[in-house]
Order: sequence, then structure tokens, then C-alpha cells
Amino acid sequence: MTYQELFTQISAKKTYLCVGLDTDIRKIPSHLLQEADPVFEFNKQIIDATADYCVSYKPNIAFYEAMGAKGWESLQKTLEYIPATHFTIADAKRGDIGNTSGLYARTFFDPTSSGLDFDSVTVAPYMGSDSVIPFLEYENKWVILLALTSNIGSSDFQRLQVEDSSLYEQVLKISQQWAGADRMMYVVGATQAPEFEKIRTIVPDHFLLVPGVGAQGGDLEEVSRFGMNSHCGLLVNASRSIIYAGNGIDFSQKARQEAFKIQQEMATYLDLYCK
Ligand SMILES: O=C(O)c1cc(=O)[nH]c(=O)n1[C@@H]1O[C@H](COP(=O)(O)O)[C@@H](O)[C@H]1O
Repeated sequence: MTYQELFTQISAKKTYLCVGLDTDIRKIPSHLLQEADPVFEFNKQIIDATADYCVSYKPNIAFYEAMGAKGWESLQKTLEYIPATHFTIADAKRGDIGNTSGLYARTFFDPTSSGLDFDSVTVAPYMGSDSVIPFLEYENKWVILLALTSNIGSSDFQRLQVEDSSLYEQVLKISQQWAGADRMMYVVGATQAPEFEKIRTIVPDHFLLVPGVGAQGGDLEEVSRFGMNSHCGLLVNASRSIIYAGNGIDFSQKARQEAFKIQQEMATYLDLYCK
């Protein structure tokens, strides 16, 4: 999916919500456990219930890897079920020496090899340019580079001062030599709202993947006010607060209500701040 196609979806549906498919077999409603593939059945019903109100889905790969071969099968079926109109993110936080990154890229971007055909993958910048560039060798695929994450430990390294700015700012500046806003996004946690204005001076055009609203307490209004650009430029992720909004037979209805609530809020912010 291209930058423009993503913005077109956002404008048409008035939402920049990304639903996180962080599906933990130990947390899904018990009536699904009798299904042949409970994780896929759960995801399928969540996707059916929320697709109208979001533009993206982000399965976090840990939740599937934890189940071994069965988990990969559920992941592949889930990815195939997501409508082509929705931007897909493999939240894998990969990155290694170039040769090995090439294999990670093949995993998520080459369906003839792995069966998976994601639009994008999250990548850690710590190992530098040759660990990231192999992901960019796949046409029309995106790298979503970790910049300033939502967790408490983000200040351990990401905020360390390097010359005249913090390490995460250096990541934003240097990585722009590897790809532009048409192929690269950055992760900035919703819990980091005071930093968004500064971040926008460094990367005015890029999309930011913003996790941390809902269960982690980030503020959607603040993120939108300081983070939005003229092409929206935001994909805001919520996982647990949507997919586990209910835990009974009606869990997907509850997820739909939660996604709808966020979409309504987002429609207001698009009118106010997408300028
Ligand atoms: O890359 C991510 O998506 C990510 C980066 C970050 O800084 N913080 C963060 O929470 N995430 C992911 O975003 C999702 C957040 O889930 P919830 O807190 O349940 O909404 C999880 O899959 C996290 O692994």
C-alpha cells in the first residue's frame, strides 16, 4: 500500500486506528477453545467486527511465535483474512547483520518463501543501516523503525544525549538517508505526547505508528493535536483495550463498540488537526 492509498483510506473512513491483534490463547473467551484454530477464529471475529472503524491491523508476532508451528499457521490465516484495504504490520521488532536481516525480510515480505505478505514490519535501529536496508529492498514494503517507544525503559537509551540531541532524535535524522516518507514510518509511543511537536520538526511528513493508547494510558487527543500533519501522518494502535473489551459470547460486539468509540473521536481530530 502506498502513502497516498493509506491517506485515502483514512480520509474515506475518518479513522487512523490500527487494531493490534495481540491474541493470547490464555485470554480469549472460553467458548472459542473448542474451535480447531481458536486464535484464528478469535481474530476473524475481531476483524469482521472492527474493519469498518480501522485502517490497519498489527499482529504482534510474539503472540503467534509463543504457540510454535500452530501459531504461525494462525498468523498466516489471519493475514490472508485481513481485507486488502487495510495496511498490515508485522510487529516483530527485527534487525540483525545485513545477511540475517535479509532472511527476516524474506519471512515477512516474500509469500513464495514463508506464506506471509505483510505491508510492513517493525525494525529496531540499534544495529544501524545495514540491518535496516535489507527490508527496504522489497518494493512497496515499509519499514517502521523504533524511535521513541512507549515503555518506561525508553529513557534508558533512547533519551541519552548524543552531541546536541537525544539518541532517538539521531535515529530520526540519520535514518532519513535510508528511505523517505513513502517507505519508512517511525514508532513513537502515545505516552510520549510532549515530544510530538519536536518530532514533527524532524520528520514533518512521515507516518508515525503510535501505540500506547488504551491499556497504557496514552492520550489520543494530545497525540493527535501535536502529531498530526496534513496527510494525517498517524496510525494509532490499540490492542488489549479493543480485543479484550469483552470476554463472553458477545466479545466481538464489545470490540466493535470500543473501535467505534475511538473512530468517532478520531473523526473529530481529523477535522480539527489534519491541516
Ligand atoms: O512497536 C510497537 O507496536 C510497540 C512499540 C511501543 O513503543 N510500545 C508498544 O506498546 N508497542 C506494541 O503495541 C502494542 C500495544 O498493546 P496495548 O498496550 O495492549 O494496546 C503491543 O503489541 C506492543 O508490543
